[in-house]
Amino acid sequence: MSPDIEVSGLRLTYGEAVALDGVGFTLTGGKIYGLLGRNGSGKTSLLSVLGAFRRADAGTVRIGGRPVFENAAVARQTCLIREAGEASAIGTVNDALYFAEVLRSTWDAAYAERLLDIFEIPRRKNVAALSLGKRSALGVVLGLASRAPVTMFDESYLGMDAPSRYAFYEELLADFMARPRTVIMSTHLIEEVSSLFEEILIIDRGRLVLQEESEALRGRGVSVTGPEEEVGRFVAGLTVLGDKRLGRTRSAMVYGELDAERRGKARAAGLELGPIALQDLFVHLTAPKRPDAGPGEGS
Ligand SMILES: Nc1ncnc2c1ncn2[C@@H]1O[C@H](COP(=O)(O)OP(=O)(O)OP(=O)(O)O)[C@@H](O)[C@H]1O
Repeated sequence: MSPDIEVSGLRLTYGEAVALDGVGFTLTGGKIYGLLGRNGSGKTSLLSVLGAFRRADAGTVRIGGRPVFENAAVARQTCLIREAGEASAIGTVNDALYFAEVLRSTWDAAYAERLLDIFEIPRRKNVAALSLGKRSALGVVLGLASRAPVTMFDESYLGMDAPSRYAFYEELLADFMARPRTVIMSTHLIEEVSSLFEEILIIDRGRLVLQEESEALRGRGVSVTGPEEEVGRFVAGLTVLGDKRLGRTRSAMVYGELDAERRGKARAAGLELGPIALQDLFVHLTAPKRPDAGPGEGS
């Protein structure tokens, strides 16, 4: 059973800088969550508090109903893999695996070995001497093989090439299906991983602006494709996030759901409706607010 995570009123500051400002949410155990936010929005800060690496100035984090901070039994249920390089003081790759095994009752040594082969990580090499991509891949190995009930990856793919990243996503999904647990992954590579996420959280300037199932979030936007003039007429008055044009064909990305009547009108006008990229919605939901910005964003 994966424990639920309950977060309430989290506030974290670094001197004058407010990294988290009243963040609260509940995560049901046993899902893969995507944590999205622009640079400096507070993702690392949030994961650090969830993983008991940092104490918040205010608020609570409960995992399985128990506070996470200074609670070794609860903290051991979590595994936070931070950006590459943090394991560099550990010694060799074999040493890193040894410490992980000592620390975690859920550690799966055979799986770790298999993952080392997949990512072609040399076992005897010093972690500090690994390339950035290999250090990240080692982080991925440590996170996956931890089999921790709450496993968190904080942009753990830094420097990993595309084949390695896709191997990571594939392994994560396969292992998650076999052994469901709670996974939280922060990322900027939204389109690459979005199909993994069952639910998405977006934070912006230290505040949670959205928590929604991926499918529902995708439903918040629609692409409208067809002859330029028809599309122009159809989207007049709607919030258009972006456009693509090929010759006289235009594809406009519209924010907001279209009701049955509008959908009917689109079909009657020979327009094609389709999904829009999560990345575009994300950019829209976290864009710096302009004085003339449209209504209804971010909640
Ligand atoms: N050690 C620190 N000292 C001072 N300010 C910090 C420190 N760590 C983070 N901050 C500030 O806290 C805010 C949140 O930073 P955080 O690293 O959590 O964001 P992030 O979403 O993980 O960013 P990124 O995507 O760039 O990694 C930022 O304004 C950042 O400048």
